[in-house]
Amino acid sequence: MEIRSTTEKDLDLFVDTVHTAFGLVRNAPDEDGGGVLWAAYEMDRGVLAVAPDGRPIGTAGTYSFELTLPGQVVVPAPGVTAVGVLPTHRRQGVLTGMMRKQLTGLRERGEFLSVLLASEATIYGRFGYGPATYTGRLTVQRHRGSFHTPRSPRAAADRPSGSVDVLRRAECGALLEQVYDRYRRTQPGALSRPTHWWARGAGQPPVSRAPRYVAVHRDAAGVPDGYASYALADGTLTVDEIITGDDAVFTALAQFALGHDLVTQVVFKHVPPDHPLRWQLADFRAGEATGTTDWLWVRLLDVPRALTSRGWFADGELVLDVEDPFLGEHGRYLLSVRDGEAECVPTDAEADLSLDIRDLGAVYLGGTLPSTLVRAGHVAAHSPDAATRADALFRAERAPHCLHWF
Ligand SMILES: CC(=O)SCCNC(=O)CCNC(=O)[C@H](O)C(C)(C)COP(=O)(O)OP(=O)(O)OC[C@H]1O[C@@H](n2cnc3c(N)ncnc32)[C@H](O)[C@@H]1OP(=O)(O)O
Repeated sequence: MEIRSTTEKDLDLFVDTVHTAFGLVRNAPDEDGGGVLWAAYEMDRGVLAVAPDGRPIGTAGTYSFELTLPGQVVVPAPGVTAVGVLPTHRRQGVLTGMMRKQLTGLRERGEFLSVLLASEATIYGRFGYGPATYTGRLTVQRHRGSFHTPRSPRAAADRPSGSVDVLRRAECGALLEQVYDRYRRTQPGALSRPTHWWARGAGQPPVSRAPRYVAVHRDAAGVPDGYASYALADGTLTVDEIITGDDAVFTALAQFALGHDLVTQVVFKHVPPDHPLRWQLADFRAGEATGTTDWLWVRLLDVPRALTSRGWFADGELVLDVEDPFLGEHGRYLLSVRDGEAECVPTDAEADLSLDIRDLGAVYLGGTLPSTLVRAGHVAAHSPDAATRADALFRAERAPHCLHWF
């Protein structure tokens, strides 16, 4: 088997192989909607596995995204996608070979992390990825969905004095992209959505051109500062996403969704598990959280660079002993944080925590507590307070969340 990089010339072969691996029938490029997603593939960043007889048997791609780290630090983040091996060639190490080629290639390009969405949670841990953001569905019974008056006078005063307009998805032009771009720079765990994705409609609503209504929130000066994309069918109003960096604007858009007549329930498809919305309802049980699941997985490729790149919210020191079995590496690092900035240097000092690179990926964005992984038996804490100190150190300004689908 040969594993090689792809070029533009491989697009057809690559797309055919991905479709066969996923058991999908490929749309013709000129069919309505067909070809939109694969037109966004970056063929200079793909990997193709080829059998000795010359037939392609496996694929893996990479998009060029940006990821927002804790502290609103925006960094390049290769987004791994289109991973597939033909059903006839599985469990023979094809994916393992492609992952090795891809991860070493990313390192050579100077990347210090990569991200993906996993089709199955059992696949990527062995390659050093850990689940770093979580998402879930919140279903609110509309007739029980009234909001409590905020008990904090400050929150009451912060209520936005803006307005909501309803547009059709097709009328939104660049508005959604602009609002999304402002939001994702403030939200740890968020990914960029490249302009050509919006232009092509590559992705899930509202990036796609699927018919949708969009409630656009504007501030008192008329500047759009949030939107909710939604569809209504059979008495259920389904909100694809609410995008805003402002909690009060989120509340206004959620209230707008819950204010619809002829609707029995509102499904918020994609909210972080700790979202305040449930706490805002007068009846906590009017909202039912279901489908909580991992979303963005993170793989660190350069531990010191990764740790010194993110923002930090507590001072402290930790010695981390990190095993990377897939790349056959081991390092022990002293992480010292002062005033939001970290230093991370090799050390021989005794470790506070011993952990696998996948577990460091899981805690990196602040969405998984180190102590959870200690209690799960995956991370070893070598002193009584090591896990508590690690929890305090790795915390982000808010739970990381990623809404992008790729
Ligand atoms: C980011 C994305 O694109 S996610 C999409 C992933 N793709 C899919 O789900 C499409 C359908 N599935 C496939 O194409 C293939 O089954 C793949 C890509 C998941 C795995 O490819 P393979 O070539 O079979 O993997 P490979 O042989 O290298 O397996 C390596 C190890 O992972 C294990 N493994 C591979 N896939 C799975 C799985 N789905 N569930 C559990 N374990 C798995 C293997 O058992 C093997 O374990 P071992 O080292 O202990 O023997």
